[in-house]
Amino acid sequence: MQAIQIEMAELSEALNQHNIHYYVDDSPTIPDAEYDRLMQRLLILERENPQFISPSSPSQRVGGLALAKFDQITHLKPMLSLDNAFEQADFESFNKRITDKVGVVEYVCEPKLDGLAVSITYRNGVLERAATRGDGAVGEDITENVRTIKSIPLKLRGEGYPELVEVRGEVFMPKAAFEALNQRQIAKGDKVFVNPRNAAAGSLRQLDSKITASRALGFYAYALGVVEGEAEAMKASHYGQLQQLKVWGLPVSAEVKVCDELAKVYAYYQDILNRRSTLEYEIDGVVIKVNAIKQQVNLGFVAKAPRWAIAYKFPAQEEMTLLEAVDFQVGRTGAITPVARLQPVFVGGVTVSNATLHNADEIARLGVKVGDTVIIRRAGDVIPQIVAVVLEKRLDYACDITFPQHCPVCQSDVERIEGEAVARCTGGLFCEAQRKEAIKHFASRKALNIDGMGDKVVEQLIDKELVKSPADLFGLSASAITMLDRMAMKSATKLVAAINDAKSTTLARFLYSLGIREVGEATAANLAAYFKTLEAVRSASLEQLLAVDDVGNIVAQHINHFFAQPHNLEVVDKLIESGIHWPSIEQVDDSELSLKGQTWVLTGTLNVLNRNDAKAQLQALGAKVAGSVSKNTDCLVAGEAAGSKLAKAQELGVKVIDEQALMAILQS
Ligand SMILES: NC(=O)c1ccc[n+]([C@@H]2O[C@H](COP(=O)([O-])OP(=O)(O)OC[C@H]3O[C@@H](n4cnc5c(N)ncnc54)[C@H](O)[C@@H]3O)[C@@H](O)[C@H]2O)c1
Ligand SMILES: [Zn+2]
Repeated sequence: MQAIQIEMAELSEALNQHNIHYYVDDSPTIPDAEYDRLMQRLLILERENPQFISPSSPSQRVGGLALAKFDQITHLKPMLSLDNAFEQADFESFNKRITDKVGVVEYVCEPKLDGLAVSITYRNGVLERAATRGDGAVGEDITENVRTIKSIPLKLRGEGYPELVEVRGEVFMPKAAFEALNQRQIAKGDKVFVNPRNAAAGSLRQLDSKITASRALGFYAYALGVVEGEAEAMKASHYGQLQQLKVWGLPVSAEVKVCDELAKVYAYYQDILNRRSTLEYEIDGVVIKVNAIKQQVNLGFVAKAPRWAIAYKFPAQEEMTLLEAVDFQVGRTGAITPVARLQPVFVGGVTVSNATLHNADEIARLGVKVGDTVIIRRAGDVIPQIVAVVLEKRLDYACDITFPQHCPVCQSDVERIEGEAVARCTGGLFCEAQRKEAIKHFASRKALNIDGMGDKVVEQLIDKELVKSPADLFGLSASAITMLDRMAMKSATKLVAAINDAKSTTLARFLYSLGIREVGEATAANLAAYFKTLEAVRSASLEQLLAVDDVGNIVAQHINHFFAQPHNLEVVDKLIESGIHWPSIEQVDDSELSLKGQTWVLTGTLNVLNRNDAKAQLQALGAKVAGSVSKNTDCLVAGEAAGSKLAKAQELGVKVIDEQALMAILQS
């Protein structure tokens, strides 16, 4: 075999394989643009070497197959494919072939809906059966599924319909329904559809029509198959046929237009391309058809497509490219987002070289590795997405994507709390990426409430590098502040005064102002009431934090991680040094406490006080209350029926008092 012949055989083999993925499994593995390139290459080789064309070449046959799990339906008239035009020159040669053969023509332009073709047979006006295109001759019986599509009439409207009519059209999934379906699939942990076409095909080709019924599918009719007892008006033009279908109650796209000059065809193409992203459904081009049926008949067919129609495709919205690396970006609230660095690729009208991978869950869902070939989708203004990995192109050296342990901006620890998708930098007060948000929050009304320190001011202070952390606010001079827009000396002086005033606050506000994740006002107030001092909150263990009202496992971890970052603590220390203060929550002047430094133990039954109250009151006097007696115990309070602890105290010579003596001490 010659090299050319081998290449042709390989291309055919690959395309046939992709046809199975696409038409049979509803799960293509390469983007359409790549499929189209392979097909174009094969077509060129076949044109140059017609002697090698195989009858089983994918260029000669409609690409589907009727699956055996469905009953089969033989179309009364074959369902064909369409020839493609990718640029204006392709359309021009199509137009020339036509006018050379039949003279001047009028075209009908229609959106090329990106769904799948179905044929619906109405007998005496009643929906009898419906089929997929299959291999063009035989399709799959999907009658029950088609009946669930609300816009398809079960009975034709009006009168004068033929005894038998095959209506051809496209079943599609509107964009909004596609997004909603994928959200539901993610929530259920089910497979996500790559694009609305696959979702439509997967939803229609179901053995259980209840599943189809649950998927919002749409339908537009665009052609007729066999018609028995044809209405006279329908013989003349394609456009007339569509109008007739509309009269019978079938939905026909409102975008269908007759264009009697080439300029109008181009204008139509451009106009609908401009509006592509605002349409409710996905389209991948414009179908241009000769309007007069007589001319259509005259032109006839080639192997798998009519000569009188062409699909003038839009630029691809899906392309494939190489994922070269993954960087991690830190957002303004500390969320760490993996960003794919791509070999630049032209898709959806722009060159794309980055795409977000969202989070670790998304990476796991895609199963993507660095070095992989991936499919990028950019539809309309939506940010580019990686929708799939082209596994057949995976290289041996593709490697797993690992999340950093430390923030790439500030080196603080990265936390990922179980059950949360997002990983975060814990250096909230210090991290450069989080600076603006941290300071805005710090100065906000419910936090330190610095009058006049609005978002705009904070942004300028940071942009001009006058401030790097909340602590720097307290070192600002009025003259420095005059460097900001619209800040004269008078307002600058006022702002400095407001900053000074803010130093006098409450522990609750201060805790809230630190911007610890999920520590809102209420939680901050609970923390303050429980721990009473900043030191106690700072050094609280997870268990101690969990004892606070309203503090669950996740919040406790956020607090713990926050105070574990030396950088955060530095800022907190500086804030306190700068003079931030608050009234003590209980007047506890340590040095004057009568029991400071002593260790007490309680045992036996107390009659007046209960054990917890006694413990709390002893602690309020500075004592530590321990659970067992040792040589370090200063005093044992022995209530009624005291046992082993009393014996131990006596043995060690520890001082022992009764409840009455305790009361005397507490009340003194
Ligand atoms: N990614 C893959 O692996 C893969 C595999 C096979 C096919 N494909 C894609 O499918 C294309 C080939 O598919 P095809 O043979 O179904 O042809 P096609 O999609 O290029 O054109 C024919 C189809 O267009 C549809 N259509 C939409 N609006 C229409 C209208 N107004 N009038 C008439 N028809 C309309 C019909 O379903 C019809 O069957 C390829 O170009 C490729 O993009 C991709
Ligand atoms: Zn950081």
